[in-house]
Amino acid sequence: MTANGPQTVSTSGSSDGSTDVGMTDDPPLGSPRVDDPVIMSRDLDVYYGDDQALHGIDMDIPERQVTALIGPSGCGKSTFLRSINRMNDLIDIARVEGDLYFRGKNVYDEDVDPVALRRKIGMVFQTPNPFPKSIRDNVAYGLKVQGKDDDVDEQIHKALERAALLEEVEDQLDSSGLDLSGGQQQRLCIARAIAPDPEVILMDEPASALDPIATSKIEDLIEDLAEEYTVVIVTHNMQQAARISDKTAVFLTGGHLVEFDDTNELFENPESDRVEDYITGKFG
Ligand SMILES: Nc1ncnc2c1ncn2[C@@H]1O[C@H](COP(=O)(O)OP(=O)(O)OP(=O)(O)O)[C@@H](O)[C@H]1O
Repeated sequence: MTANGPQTVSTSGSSDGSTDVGMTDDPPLGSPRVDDPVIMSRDLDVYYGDDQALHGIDMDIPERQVTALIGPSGCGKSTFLRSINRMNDLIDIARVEGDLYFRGKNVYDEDVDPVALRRKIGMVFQTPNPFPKSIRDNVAYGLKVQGKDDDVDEQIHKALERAALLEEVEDQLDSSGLDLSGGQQQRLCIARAIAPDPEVILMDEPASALDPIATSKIEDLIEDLAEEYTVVIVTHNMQQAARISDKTAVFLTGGHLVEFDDTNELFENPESDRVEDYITGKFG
């Protein structure tokens, strides 16, 4: 695949701050054509020791849209999400085979620095996990790590505003992030993830620990963020996927991607009986 695959580009960006794009690959058979895939997986397998968690995943993830990954527990949604920014590298027994392209560069090539990759592809987790630091320092963290500490205050304000949190915390930037409500903490984590200006935000069930009102705020925020970023979200909540995503991927037990389509099409007219059974609640 690599020989005929997309052209090599730097994941840490070119000198003007942009990333070059060399996407020439065809979409997998049976998948809808995506005009601007920012992430493409091809025949991606993931193993934990001898156990195979994902089987031959082909997916084109479009730029500046929300792609939802749904499916029953243990079907590999989080594993796929983590393979996009190589978070699976942190699991000793995890092994990846196949290709995962970000803007045309295979992120598993030897010359890719996973830390640089994660600057471009940020992540928000299920349980809000602010650092035990001030709100200001939480958001500044990624900027400082990257040495982007010019106009830090301005960047902090921008990120908090972008995460729909600024109005609520403007007067308490030096208070601990841990003193915020769960929903606010999750928006703080989103502000922390977007402050270094990534291109893609991965979210692993970002609202599952939140009450309905906080969940609704996060959902609105995700839709807004997709105007600027590519968002990939794992959710157990099919209504949430239907509400906020443009594309939906359904994984089923055993780690197979069974269907990937425009969300409206997939929910209204699923191709496979198994997907129909899943989304109508017959199992899962
Ligand atoms: N760190 C790990 N070590 C060993 N096996 C793992 C690890 N993480 C996941 N697995 C296994 O890989 C498979 C897929 O798990 P994964 O967490 O990706 O599924 P999921 O669809 O996200 O599940 P859930 O919806 O319950 O979070 C499961 O069989 C799981 O037990």
